[in-house]
Amino acid sequence: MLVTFVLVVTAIVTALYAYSRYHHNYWSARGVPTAPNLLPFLGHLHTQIFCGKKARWEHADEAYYHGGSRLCGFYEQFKPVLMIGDPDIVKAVLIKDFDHFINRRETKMMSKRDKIFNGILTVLTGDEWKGVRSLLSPIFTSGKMKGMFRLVEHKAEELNAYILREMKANSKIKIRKAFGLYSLEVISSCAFGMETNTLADDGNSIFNQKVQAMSKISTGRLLKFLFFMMCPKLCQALQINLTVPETEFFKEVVEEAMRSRENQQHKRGDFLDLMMEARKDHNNPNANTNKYTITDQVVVSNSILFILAGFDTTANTLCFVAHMLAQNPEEQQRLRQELRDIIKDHGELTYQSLLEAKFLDAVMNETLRLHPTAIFTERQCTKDYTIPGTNVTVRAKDMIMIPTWSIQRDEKYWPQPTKFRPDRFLPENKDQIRSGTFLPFGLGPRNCIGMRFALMEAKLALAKMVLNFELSCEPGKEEMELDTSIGLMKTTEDCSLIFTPLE
Ligand code: HEM
Repeated sequence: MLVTFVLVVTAIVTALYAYSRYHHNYWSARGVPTAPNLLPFLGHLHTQIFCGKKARWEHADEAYYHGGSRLCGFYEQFKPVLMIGDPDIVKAVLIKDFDHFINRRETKMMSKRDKIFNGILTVLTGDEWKGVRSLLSPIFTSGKMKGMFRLVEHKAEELNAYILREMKANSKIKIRKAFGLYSLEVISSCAFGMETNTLADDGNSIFNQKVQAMSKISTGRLLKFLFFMMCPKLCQALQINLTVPETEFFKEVVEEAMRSRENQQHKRGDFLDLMMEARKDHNNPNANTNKYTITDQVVVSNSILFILAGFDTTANTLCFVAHMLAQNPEEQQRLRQELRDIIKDHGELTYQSLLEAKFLDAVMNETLRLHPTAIFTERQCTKDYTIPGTNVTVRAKDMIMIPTWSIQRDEKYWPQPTKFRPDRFLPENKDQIRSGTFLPFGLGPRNCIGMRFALMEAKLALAKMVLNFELSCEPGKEEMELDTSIGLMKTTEDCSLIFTPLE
């Protein structure tokens, strides 16, 4: 009896192992090296989700160099994922042959509770994505950003006032908290038209609490997401949803704001106004050439998306840039001087002068090179595609992963890659940057739609801060500590800098 049992178990384990080996042969059969740390059944999921002692970007970096920084194969359980590190191939996938790679990972859910989640731009696919993106793009033009400049500037001034208040107790400021509150206040004002007073009430607003809860990646949510990645069909059959209860709160906020603005003459010029205007245009049959229209549902979904996509990313980028300047006092002084000169010439900071501040732009870019909050960019292949210059064909549904962090720190493209050297982004040096190697906002038609807004928001806060304070590191804490858990690249919660007011 026991012998039979052992034999049956052994046969089952052997068969399962052979099944796993067969599927994990996909890349080697195509001559592509397989990334290290492959596990039977799981593939490389553990290196992306439960990363252990190493950060996700360190696991990715290992694979990047393992593949000779060109191609390297991963498996999410049995799903093939191809890492592409070569800048020419990156450009082919993201720009030239975009029609093969229009989608990101499939995350559309079947549950009715995920209706809002399913309508956000990041999740949409194919023609529906194209239609909604083309409706939303005009909201982010340079002209529209200029219209929002004073709204954002006002919040940057409130950030300075917050820092001054905090300094009364301690000159050591917790920057993640400060920039998180700022970025939330900006996005709630610009997306929902809501004055949350988050900075004034030290983050106690209900709005802040709901956003924190909505963007928190708890173990429960992580497991749900993992389950979704491993068994999407089963999740759909079981109607498992990814929507968090806080979504309902934001839905009501947007719907209420829309109702109250319906007949208002005065316009704030924020995202909600702009989306409502676009909705009106698309209700006019004479103006409508796009078969996708901006419905109330699109407005609600994408207002919530702007919070999700724009809150942590901008706050984290501000933490990184403030830290870089605190570590590099000469660069900080150069930036201060450039800003003082602008104010001498123009009398104040304007949208145009902020755009033209070359060193400010270089400082932001160099920070985004060293610390891209999104360490990968992903695409899903929609029709079979042969990678240019190789015999490797990826099939429809295979995933492509572009290792932004590794490419932006590769010595081949960036001399002294770990050094903070803003000069490399000055106009006179820009032609030395190889195209396809700088991707903090992605690249091509599906890049970050909020890039202009994010840069305006971050540059304004930084400019006001550097004009008013000297930023320095706490002695012994010159190195920035990074949070290596799942999600975006960020500093640890208690990351602080010393602020000294300038005369
Ligand atoms: C420093 C701040 C930010 C960074 C570093 C950042 C980065 C990114 C990256 C890397 C992507 C993926 C691009 C790709 O796949 O090629 C993305 C997409 C996106 N971002 Fe941002 N982002 C930032 C701020 C914002 C803000 C403020 C908003 C909105 C107001 C926003 C809205 C979006 C949206 C909607 C997408 C999806 C675009 C689509 O699928 O068509 N982002 N972002």
